[in-house]
Amino acid sequence: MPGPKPDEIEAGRAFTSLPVINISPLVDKAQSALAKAQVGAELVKACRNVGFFYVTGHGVEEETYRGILQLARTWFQLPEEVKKQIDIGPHTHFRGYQALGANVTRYDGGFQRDWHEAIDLYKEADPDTPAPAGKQKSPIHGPNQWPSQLPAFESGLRRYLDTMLQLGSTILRGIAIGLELPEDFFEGNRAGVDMAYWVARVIHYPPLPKQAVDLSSQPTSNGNAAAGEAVSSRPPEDGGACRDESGLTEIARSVQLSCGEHSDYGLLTIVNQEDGISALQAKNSKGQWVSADPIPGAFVCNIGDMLKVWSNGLFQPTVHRVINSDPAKSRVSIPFFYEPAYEAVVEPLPQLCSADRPPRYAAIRYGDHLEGKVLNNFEL
Ligand SMILES: O=C(O)CCC(=O)C(=O)O
Ligand SMILES: [Fe+2]
Repeated sequence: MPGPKPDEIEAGRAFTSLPVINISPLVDKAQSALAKAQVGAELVKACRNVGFFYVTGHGVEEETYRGILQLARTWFQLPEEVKKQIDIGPHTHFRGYQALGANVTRYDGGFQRDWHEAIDLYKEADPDTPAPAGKQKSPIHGPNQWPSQLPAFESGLRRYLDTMLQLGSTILRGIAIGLELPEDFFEGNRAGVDMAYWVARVIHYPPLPKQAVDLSSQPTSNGNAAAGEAVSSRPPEDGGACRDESGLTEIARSVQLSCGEHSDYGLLTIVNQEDGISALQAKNSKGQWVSADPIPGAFVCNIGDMLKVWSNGLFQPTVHRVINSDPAKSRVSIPFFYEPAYEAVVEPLPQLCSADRPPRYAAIRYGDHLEGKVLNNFEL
C-alpha cells in the first residue's frame, strides 16, 4: 500500500503545522516522471497524515488570485439591497447571495449562524436534466446568479473558476500518481474537468464579536512547531436557545464563529485567502487547532468526504473552522471545491482494499451526498 505505515499516520495526524508542497513538476509537462512521482508521494503523505497542505509552484498568476479577492471585496461593499438582487433560495437552486447569518453550522441539538456573507456558485446544469431511475430531479441544478452588478467581478470570477478547475484536476493527477493509480484515474466520468460538479463560495467575514477573537489566540500557528493549547471540540456552553419557524433549535452559544467546525464534502478544496489575516484552522488528532496562516503565493488545500470513500479511509477529511482573528479588519476568501461528477458513484477502490482492510464505506452517488449536505446549510 502506498505511503506511510499506520503508526506513522497516527503520529502524523497530531500535526502542528501544514506541509507546503511545490507542485511545479505536475504543472510543467517537461519535468521528469520521477519528479512527478515525488510530488505524488508528498501529496499522498499529506492527505494521509494531515488532510491539509499548501501548494506552491501552481502556475497561477499573482494578478489572478489577488485581483479576484480585491474585486470580491468591492462587491461586498455594495448596499445590501443590491447584493440581495441575487439572493439565494430554493427557487434559485441554492445559488446566489446569502446575507450575514443565513449560513449555519449544525451541531447535535441545534445550529449556529456563521458570521459571514457569501455568494454560492456551482457548475451550471440544466434544471430539466432528467434524473436517473428512482431519483428526483436535482434541486441544485440550475444557472448561477452571477454578481453582474460589478461586470469586472463577474468576468474575472468566470476566468478564475476555470483556472481553479484546471488546478484541481492537476493536483488530483498528482494524488492518483501517489496512490499508484493510473495518472488519469480521476478524469472522464469520475471527476474530469468537464464533469466535475465544482462548487465555489466567495466569502466575506466581518470582524467577530470579542469572545471569539479571544478564543482564536489559542491555536498553533503554521510553521511554529510548538504545540498549541487544546481547544475543546465540544461546542462552548449554551447561553440559551430559541426555536425558529421550522422547529429547529438555534443555540445561542457564547462564542460566535466566522464559519463553524465542519469537514468538506467532495474531493479537494482549494482556498484563496488574503495575506495578513489568520483565520482558517485545522483540528489535529489531539483536538488542537492549527492555523492555516496565509503564505503569500500559496493556496491552502484540504480533502473531502469523497476522497475518504474512494481511498477506503486511507485519507480522512480534517475538521476545520474559520475565526477571523482581526478585530478591526474583515477577511475575504474564495474556497473552490473540486468535486466528482454529479452522477459518479463513489465507492472504495479495490486497489485500496485488502483482506485486512475490507471496504469500509457503502457506494454513494455524489449528487445524493451533496444534496444531503447543501439542503441543510441554510436558515433562510
Ligand atoms: O474561508 C476559508 O478559509 C474556508 C472556508 C471553508 O472551510 C468552507 O467554506 O468550507
Ligand atoms: Fe471547509
